[in-house]
This record gives sequence, structure tokens and C-alpha cells, in this order.
Amino acid sequence: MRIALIGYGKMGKTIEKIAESRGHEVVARIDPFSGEDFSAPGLPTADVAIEFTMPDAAYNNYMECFKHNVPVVSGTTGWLDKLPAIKEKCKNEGQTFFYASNFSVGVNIFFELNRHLAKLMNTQDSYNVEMTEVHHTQKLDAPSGTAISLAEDIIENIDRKKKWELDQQTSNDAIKIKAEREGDVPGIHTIKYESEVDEIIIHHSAKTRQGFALGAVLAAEFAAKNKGFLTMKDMLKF
Ligand SMILES: NC(=O)C1=CN([C@@H]2O[C@H](COP(=O)(O)OP(=O)(O)OC[C@H]3O[C@@H](n4cnc5c(N)ncnc54)[C@H](O)[C@@H]3O)[C@@H](O)[C@H]2O)C=CC1
Ligand SMILES: O=C(O)C1=N[C@H](C(=O)O)C[C@H](O)C1
Repeated sequence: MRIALIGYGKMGKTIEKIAESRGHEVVARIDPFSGEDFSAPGLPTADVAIEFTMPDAAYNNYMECFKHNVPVVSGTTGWLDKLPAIKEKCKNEGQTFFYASNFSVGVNIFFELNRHLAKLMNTQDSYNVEMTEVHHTQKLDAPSGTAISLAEDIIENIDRKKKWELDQQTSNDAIKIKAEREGDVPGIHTIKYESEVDEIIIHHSAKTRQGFALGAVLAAEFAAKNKGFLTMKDMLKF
């Protein structure tokens, strides 16, 4: 498979190694720091583009790929206000777009555990729930995209929770998400339910960025063979 990388930072470089080890060819590395822009000759010839850049750049990058009808796999967080427009382009213009706030298979198993625990907690009013996410100090967005996905799944399954708040809980219907920035931490997410008598904690800790990168390459292989708006649920068949 011919892959265009959009964003050649920590994730782009890790993805390149894994993609090549799986027999794929990287035909473009589009990044202000790599010297290639959207005029790169490899982009229109790519089977798929993998985009990991930054919140403000992501949507425009997708549009540049769609000009060439190149399917896009993106893990960039912090731009989801524009998600409806992307879904529309998949539906009406035949584009392909695979998005995950977290491509790690382990985190997607954790998402399932979170949903199941939230369903059990729906009738257990004595428990409050809060979350902590820890990431490296270069991270631009807070809370993490993964923490937002986890909170949205709790809100969908626990009637007494209606919203999340960053670093505070101002009302009983809110979930506090504490965001900590520390060293080069790849990503830690902890969910704690607490009552007067006990605590239940579930926790996922990424040891390296390899899990995110492998998931993104698997998603690229899936996006090259499937059309429309795609998610990890489609790929992992949970
Ligand atoms: N969904 C997931 O599984 C994961 C998502 N992420 C997200 O991916 C994004 C990138 O993460 P990292 O690689 O760690 O960041 P990074 O800062 O190491 O790399 C980002 C790269 O994007 C480049 N860039 C900025 N604007 C650009 C543009 N318009 N076109 C092309 N390249 C551009 C930068 O020069 C930089 O090299 C973040 O939003 C992060 O939250 C990170 C890890 C996993
Ligand atoms: O910026 C990161 O590094 C990460 N971002 C994603 C997020 O915001 O959830 C995924 C992972 O936690 C690493």
C-alpha cells in the first residue's frame, strides 16, 4: 500500500516505521519541517493518507486529501466541531474518512469496559465518577480526545451525568476531568467511581506510542478496502 503521511512529528515518524515493517511504502511526508507540502507528487498516487498534526490544521489537511479522493485516517484531536461536515462529505461526495480519538487496541478494549461499568453504575446513585488523564508537556489540547470519548460514553450510560468539566466539578451532573502534563508521558487515563464506603478504579496506561501507531496503520489497511465514515468499532467488530 502507498501511504502519504500528513504530519511528520512523534506519531508520523512512529507510524512510518510500523508501516514499512508491514511492507507498505511511504510516498509523501507532508510537514512544514520535512520540506514537503500538499504539492508533493506522492499524495495523489497514495492509497491512503494518515494524518496526525494539530487541532487547527487538521480540517484543511483533510480537504487537501479529498481533492485527490485519497482516503484519510486521522488521529488528530481537538477539532471535532467540524466532524458533521466530514460525515457529510463521506455521505454525499463518496469520501472515506477513518477517525479515532485513540487508535490503540488496548484503549478500545478499555472503552468497552468503561461503557459496561457505566451501565452498572446507572442505578448506583451513591457513586460519583471522575477522571484523570496524564500526557506529555507538548500536548496542545486538554482534556485529551480519549478522555472526552470516555466522558461521552459515561454521559450516554449514566442518567445523572449530563456533561464534563475540565479540572473542576461545579454541579452533581458534571464529570470532572483532571488533565495533568508531565515529561514525555504517552498517555494515561484513569476513571474513579467513589462512594462513602469504597472506590472502583479502571486505568489504562500506554507504555509507548507504538500501540497508537500500529492501530493507525491497521486502520489505514482497513480504510483502503472500505468506504465512507469509519471507526474502530467497524474495524475491531466489538
Ligand atoms: N488518536 C490517537 O491514537 C492519537 C492521537 N494523537 C494526536 O495526534 C496529533 C499529533 O500528535 P504528535 O505526533 O504527538 O504531535 P507532534 O507535535 O509530535 O507532531 C505534529 C506534527 O504536525 C506538523 N504539522 C503542523 N501543522 C501541519 C500542517 N498544516 N500540515 C502538515 N503537518 C503539520 C508539525 O510540524 C509536527 O511535526 C495530536 O493532535 C495528538 O493529540 C497522538 C497520539 C495518538
Ligand atoms: O497527544 C497525544 O500524545 C495523545 N493524544 C490522544 C488524545 O488526545 O487522547 C491519544 C493519546 O492519548 C495520545
